[in-house]
This record gives sequence, structure tokens and C-alpha cells, in this order.
Amino acid sequence: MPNYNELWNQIESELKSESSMSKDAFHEWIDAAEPLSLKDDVLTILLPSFVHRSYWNDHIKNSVMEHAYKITGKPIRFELVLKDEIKEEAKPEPVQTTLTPEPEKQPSSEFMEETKLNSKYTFETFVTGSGNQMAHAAALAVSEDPGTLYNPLFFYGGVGLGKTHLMHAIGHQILKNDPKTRVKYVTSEAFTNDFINSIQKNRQEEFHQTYRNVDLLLVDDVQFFADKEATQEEFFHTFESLYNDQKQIVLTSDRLPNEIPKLQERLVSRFKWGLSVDITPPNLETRIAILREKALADEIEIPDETLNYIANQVDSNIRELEGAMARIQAYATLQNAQITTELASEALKSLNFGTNLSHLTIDIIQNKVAAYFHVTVSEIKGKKRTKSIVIPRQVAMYLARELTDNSLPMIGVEFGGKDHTTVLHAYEKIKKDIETDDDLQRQVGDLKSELKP
Ligand SMILES: Nc1ncnc2c1ncn2[C@@H]1O[C@H](COP(=O)(O)OP(=O)(O)OP(=O)(O)O)[C@@H](O)[C@H]1O
Repeated sequence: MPNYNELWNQIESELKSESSMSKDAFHEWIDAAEPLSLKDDVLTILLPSFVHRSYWNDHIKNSVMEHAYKITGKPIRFELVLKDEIKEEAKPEPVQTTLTPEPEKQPSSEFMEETKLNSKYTFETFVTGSGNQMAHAAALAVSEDPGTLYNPLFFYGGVGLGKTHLMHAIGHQILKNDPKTRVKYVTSEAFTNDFINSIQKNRQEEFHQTYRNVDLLLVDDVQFFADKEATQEEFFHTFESLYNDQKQIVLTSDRLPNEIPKLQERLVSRFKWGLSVDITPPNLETRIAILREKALADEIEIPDETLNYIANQVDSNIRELEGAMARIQAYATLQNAQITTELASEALKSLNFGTNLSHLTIDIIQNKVAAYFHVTVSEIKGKKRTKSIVIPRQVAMYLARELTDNSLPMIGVEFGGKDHTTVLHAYEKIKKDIETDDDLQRQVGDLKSELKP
């Protein structure tokens, strides 16, 4: 009986030789599938999305089962799983209270699973814009001169904005400059689990070796150190040892060090020693640029207007932006159609993307308000303080806050990178003024009914 990899490879080549599928379709549905295991005649296959699974169930599974039968002489069943579903199983095993001695392992194999840098997360694939420019620059600087300039380098910011991507990019770049560099990437949870396991198995020395004999330590999502007293203690010593040896440390978190609850004061202060730099949500132009890069990388043609449309649908999180794009691609393949704005809209709707998504965007509001007050969109986004521009600008900010789900910082970004307090001030001012100013009340009313008929 072949193992799961061999079996899958054989099935794949059978499919390739007999299949009527186009090259693109083969790539989309077969290349994207990954065998995970073969147990009790069940071959588990990992698929990238639920669209893939439903396509597999409808169009692929039977033929794959036939091939598997031909190859093994056995009826092989298939389990199709998605990434999210295996996460649970893939989590490190809970601490066991067994007395059976563990087989001896070579030092470092226990914790040092090898550096798992995502090959796609490089500087080449990272699109810069106003929200991440400084973070990108700091990352590049650290890659050129690790351990000296900014140590530690601390990235913070909301979900899915590229913190992990930049962190891996540093790892890749440093390895490119010097392939002998010892790089370790872990999430704070993995660090915690390694630490607990080391205590459990009485292997603290090995743990220390693993974490202290590196040249670059990348720790993702350190906010999860919150509340973990003993782990924090251990991490403190790891940090001290690396820092004293001038080894580079890069950390990410969803918030600033002093905002992480129950983080020891000495860690807070150390995390702030180097440089803390935030990543804020990308503006429309950056979102379009990211989509354009992605289309280029995937070699698919998408009209500019459609890229613009997609970028307007997802305005906070790059992971979701990529998700939307992947859905549209899959949808186009399913329909065997070109990607157009219509198809994109259909794909996002039919796949129930962003259920509470408002189609009203800040961009639309700015255009409407500019036309209404006879000013230009760039004046609305600009800094000029003349009354004829300030009022439309504040009205547009007010409407963006009232009629869309965007956060104050996000609205600020879309208005030429203004601070969220400016947006709040505009919102409160217009809200108050419409109570006493009849003209303003009518104007805002007109605009509202045009925007939300
Ligand atoms: N500037 C960018 N250019 C290209 N792709 C990007 C950019 N920023 C983020 N991405 C992509 O968006 C996805 C999410 O990014 P990443 O995982 O780095 O986010 P994160 O900030 O670490 O999120 P989390 O807080 O959830 O860990 C990744 O696929 C990443 O490649």
C-alpha cells in the first residue's frame, strides 16, 4: 500500500493524463489539494476553501475514487477538510501526565521544528502604502543591520494588516544575506507550549538551547503572553540572553506593549527599548495596489474598474481582501467566465461575503459630497482650511461615520491620513450644527437621501 503522498502523486498523474480539465482548472482544483494522511483506507485531503470542497464533491471525487481503487485495489474513502477545520487537531498536544519515559531525541529536534517562514511573505510581495510605510522601512533597516538598530522591533496593529508578513520578510532577507543565520519563528502560543512541554519532560536545558542559540528570534502575537506569569518569566530570560548577545528580536502584537494586560513591567519596558511601529489599515489606493499585485502573481486579468470595486468592498483587513479575491477567482473558474465587476459582485453576494456589508463606501460619499458642494475630492481629502472646503469635508466625514461601518481611524485614513480625533470633531460639530442651522440640515438631508435612497 503506498503512503498518502505516493498515493496522491499517482492519482494526480493519472488525472493529468486522462483529464479533460484545462490547465487552469487542473491548477485550481487538483494542484491546490494537499494530501494529509491515509488511515484505515481514508485519504484525508486538505482543500483551500469551501468552494473547492463543493466542486470536489460534485465533479472530482468519483473519478479520484476510481483511480485510487485502480492503484490500491481497495475502496478508498475521502475526507475533504479545510484549513480552519484542522487547526484544532494541529494544535500542540495538551500536557500529558504520563510516567512512560519519552524516547531520547537529538537536542533541538523537540522544539526546533525548523524555521517555518512562509515563502510568500517576502519584501517583494509586500505592497507599501501610507499605513505600513514606516513599518516596512524599519523592517528593511533591521534586515540590513540586525541586532543593532532597533532591538527589539515591535510591530503592532489590527488583524490581518501584514505584521506577520513583514516579520517573515525580515527572516527571508536576513537568510538571503547570510544563509548561515539561525532564524527562529514562533507564535507566542508555540513558545508557551514549548516551555510547558520542557518542564513536563524535564528538558529545560534543551529549551534554553533552542531559544537562546539563535541569531534572529521572531515572536508573533505576544499579546497572548497576557496572564501567563511563568511563560513571561521565561521569555524575559530568553530576551535578556539574546539582547545581551546583540541578537535581533522582532515581536508583533495587536496592541502596544503597555496595553497588553498583565504583562510584567520589565517586559513592557524591554519591548519598548527598540522601536514600536504601528500598521494601520490600507487606504483605497493601497488596497487596489495589493489586489493588482495579487492578480499579477496569479496571472489573471482583472479590469481596473473591477479591482476598484473589490477594494471598495473590503476596507479594513488585507486578509479579507485576499479572501474576497480568492472567492471571485474560484467563482470565475466555476462559471468558466472572465472576471468582471458584475461577476465580482455576484461572487461576493452569492458566497455571502460580508453579510452586513454596506455597498456605500467612503469613496462614494466623498464624490457625492464634492459634486454637491462644487468642490473636488482632492480638496475634500486635503488640508485647506477655507470655509467653502471645510464644511463639505466635515459633512463628508459625518456621513461616512453615519452611513458606513468604518471606524474613526479608517475614515481618517480615507480623508488623506487625518487623525481619528479630527474625524470625531467633524462628526460632533456637524451633528450639533444641523440642530440649529436649517441650511446645513437640508443639505445633509439631501445628501443622505441621495446616498441611501
Ligand atoms: N502590504 C501588503 N502587501 C501584500 N500583502 C499583504 C500586505 N499586508 C498584508 N498582506 C497579506 O495579508 C494577509 C494577512 O497578513 P498577516 O498575516 O501578515 O497579518 P497580521 O497583521 O499578522 O494579522 P494577525 O494579527 O491576524 O496575525 C497575508 O496573506 C499577507 O500576505
